[in-house]
Amino acid sequence: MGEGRGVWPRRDGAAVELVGVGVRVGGGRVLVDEVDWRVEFGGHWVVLGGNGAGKTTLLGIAGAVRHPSSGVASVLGHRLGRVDMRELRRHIGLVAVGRRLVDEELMEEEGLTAHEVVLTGFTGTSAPLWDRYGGAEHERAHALLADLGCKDLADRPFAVCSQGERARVRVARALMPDPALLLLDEPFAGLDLPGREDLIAAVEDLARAHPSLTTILVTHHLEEVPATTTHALLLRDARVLASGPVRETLTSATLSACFARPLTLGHLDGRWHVRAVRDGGGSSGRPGGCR
Ligand SMILES: Nc1ncnc2c1ncn2[C@@H]1O[C@H](COP(=O)(O)OP(=O)(O)OP(=O)(O)O)[C@@H](O)[C@H]1O
Repeated sequence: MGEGRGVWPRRDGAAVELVGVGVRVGGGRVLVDEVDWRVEFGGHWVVLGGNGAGKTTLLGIAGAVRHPSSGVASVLGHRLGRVDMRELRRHIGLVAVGRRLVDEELMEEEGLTAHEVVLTGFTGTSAPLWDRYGGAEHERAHALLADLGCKDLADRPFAVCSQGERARVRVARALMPDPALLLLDEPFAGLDLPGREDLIAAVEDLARAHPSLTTILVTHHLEEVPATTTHALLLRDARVLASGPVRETLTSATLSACFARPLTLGHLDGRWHVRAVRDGGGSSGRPGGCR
């Protein structure tokens, strides 16, 4: 896919490589600053940080949705600014809640069905480009909905789907272009407990079934970090606070610094949990080993 267009994943480099990347907007406001980050192909990253730390902005660069204001950003081996971003995005799957990176409001206004929303993943657009979808794409969209356990939603307007249904449709949409890079921006938001656990299991299955797939997950909740996660990046005030292999990077100390309060982190059966340290130094309920 894509070779004929001259833009395809170049696996001799990194999936994402940022060197001294900054993003500034009007009034000199800094959204991310001096970010160095290398995501190898096949890595599974979680990006953590408080509200406004710059997580979505960073994902926008990794997703070839926005350019940095300074520094050098390469995605799938192609330097942003020297590549057709739309073609690059054909190899990137994006799950984004709300319309900051994908315009779901437009999809709802246009009355798209769940199947049609999944189809738009093939073109990386918020509106369907009908002449680009053949029989194979229509079939693939149905198959992905079935893989995500929601084939019955195909003809249902996306606008009336529940939060849990939408979350599944979003992941199916992101998988539509058979991406080399999958970006998940708070994919579990609004899900009930079974819905969250099922989707986490689906993400873990995906990582195991596709060893070359690279994933980057943004979440607010440590409990949502899949067991297949290999690396973590912690952001605070637009800068990288810590970055590296997940078991070394995610610690009580780094998380406490990241969220500016004393936290105790635990790890059990590959999954994480965190508690605020109460007055007196203790933390409630520590079923697993704490770090
Ligand atoms: N176009 C813009 N103009 C001005 N400020 C912006 C713009 N876009 C984002 N911001 C601000 O930049 C900061 C970083 O935004 P970003 O969405 O990357 O944070 P985040 O870490 O994803 O936050 P959250 O966890 O709340 O979603 C926020 O304070 C946001 O208000």
